[in-house]
Amino acid sequence: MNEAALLQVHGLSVRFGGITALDGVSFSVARGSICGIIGPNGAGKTTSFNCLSGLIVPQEGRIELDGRSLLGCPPHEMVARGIGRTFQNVALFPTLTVLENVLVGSYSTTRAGVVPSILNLRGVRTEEAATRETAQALMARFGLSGYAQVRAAELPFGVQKRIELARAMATRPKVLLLDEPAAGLTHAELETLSDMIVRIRDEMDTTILLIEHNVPLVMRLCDWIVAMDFGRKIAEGLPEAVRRDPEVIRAYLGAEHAA
Ligand SMILES: Nc1ncnc2c1ncn2[C@@H]1O[C@H](COP(=O)(O)OP(=O)(O)OP(=O)(O)O)[C@@H](O)[C@H]1O
Repeated sequence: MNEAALLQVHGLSVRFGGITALDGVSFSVARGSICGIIGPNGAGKTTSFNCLSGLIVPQEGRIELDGRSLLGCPPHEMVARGIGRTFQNVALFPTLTVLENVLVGSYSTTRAGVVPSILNLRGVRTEEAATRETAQALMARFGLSGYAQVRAAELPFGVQKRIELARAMATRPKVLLLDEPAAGLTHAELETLSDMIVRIRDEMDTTILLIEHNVPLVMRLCDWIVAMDFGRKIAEGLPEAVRRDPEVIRAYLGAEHAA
């Protein structure tokens, strides 16, 4: 395994009955990088993310963060170990306010947790104040301060995506997994989101792994790209090299376009 990498996946295999969703997939994500996973529908991208966030336990393979095995950890333990995540279709608590949604992320890292904080028990109040301060700072960073008391469901999709980002960052991840961050966004929202992703990496000391169908965006944003098809890694490397890779061209455009 690669000693310089923050996150390492080795020989990951997942089968659903007769379907092989992942077939011995290995890749590394360098600390401080933005790494993209691309591939056609059904390539195994989401299944990889589900393994990395503890939603699926692979039948074979290893996952290591900072040299520690994460295999078999349930989702809350993955978060505690430093894996944050956003979802393809935005998974907020629709009836909670923006502040409350971000606080849910923060509580996952406090010693007291959500129930004692809600009950306002003695001894958790100092931690509670610090948690609220962090949530407010995150809302400011992601342009959400003006919406603090607005219910998440009432806000446009582009704003909801930013709330999800703020909530994921409230868990203080070492690695942030972004599942199709650009999906459903307008051109202007996309520009804002791209800037935010770069700033998360540069200013918040967080490594980013993203799945994205918007290939021009991936090429622009990522330092390293892993390309998948039919549950296998078909290429990895610098964006320019992956863009020109015959296997990648074949997977996206069909055999007649490959050199
Ligand atoms: N829970 C499941 N049960 C059965 N098959 C599944 C399950 N989850 C995924 N699959 C199958 O595993 C394969 C990989 O799916 P996956 O969702 O990981 O692909 P993907 O690259 O994320 O695709 P997309 O870009 O469409 O989201 C597909 O053939 C899919 O149908």
